[in-house]
Amino acid sequence: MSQPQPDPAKLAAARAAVALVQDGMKLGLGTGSTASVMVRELAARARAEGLSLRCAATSKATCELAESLGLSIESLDDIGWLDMTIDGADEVDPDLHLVKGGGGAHLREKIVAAASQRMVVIADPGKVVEQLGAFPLPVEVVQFGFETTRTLIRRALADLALGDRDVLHRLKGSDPWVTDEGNWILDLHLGAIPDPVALARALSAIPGVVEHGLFLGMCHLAIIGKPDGTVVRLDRNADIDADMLAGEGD
Ligand SMILES: O=C[C@H](O)[C@H](O)[C@H](O)COP(=O)(O)O
Repeated sequence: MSQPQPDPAKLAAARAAVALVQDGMKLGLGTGSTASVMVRELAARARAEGLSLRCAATSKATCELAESLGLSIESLDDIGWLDMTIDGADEVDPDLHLVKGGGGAHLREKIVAAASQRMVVIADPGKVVEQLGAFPLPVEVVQFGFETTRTLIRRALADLALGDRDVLHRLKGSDPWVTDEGNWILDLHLGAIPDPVALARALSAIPGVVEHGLFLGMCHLAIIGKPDGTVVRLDRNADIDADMLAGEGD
């Protein structure tokens, strides 16, 4: 069955990232709609050029897609240190801090990114923000003591003057949404995250929290695809063009 045409902005970003791949590389493959476009581009290039690649996937979905396209997926531990991970994001700020996990894959994504020499993020202009937090922050939590963990998260938010925000249990239909690691997700509707470092520290200190979707200091390069097929490369602390900001560049 033929695939629908990918979004041109996502395709442009994906192609620019895949152009960074060299024969023999060990790669981390991200998750989500943008990462899926990248996996298709990568598979096509690997096939056309006979590239020898070793890949680790950040989700079962990415693993299945990559294998269906002929890419060979190995466990992260079998490959070891990766040269580069290419992944999407839900938000990218001027420091290249990220919110990730809209698809619930941020735990494996963070482990894979941490095992990579470089993390390259690919996104469309709608993901570029001045301040993180408009996108609900995903927090993966263990099922045991779920309500206790939610209460502790609410207390931590109140301590950071982020009280009275919705902390919603992510559902699939009427059932809890279950991650690849068998955990549940809380989505924190914060509106704005004035101090991502303080929030990350507070969330990580809560016992039932497995991992939150703040990726701080992990992304080395963001490639923002534009609808006209061009890309903008953002390094840390680069001035972000006003047109790039969420809602204005779509
Ligand atoms: O859990 C999902 C991942 O963090 C995705 O990379 C992120 O949600 C962006 O996904 P998309 O490219 O579909 O917007």
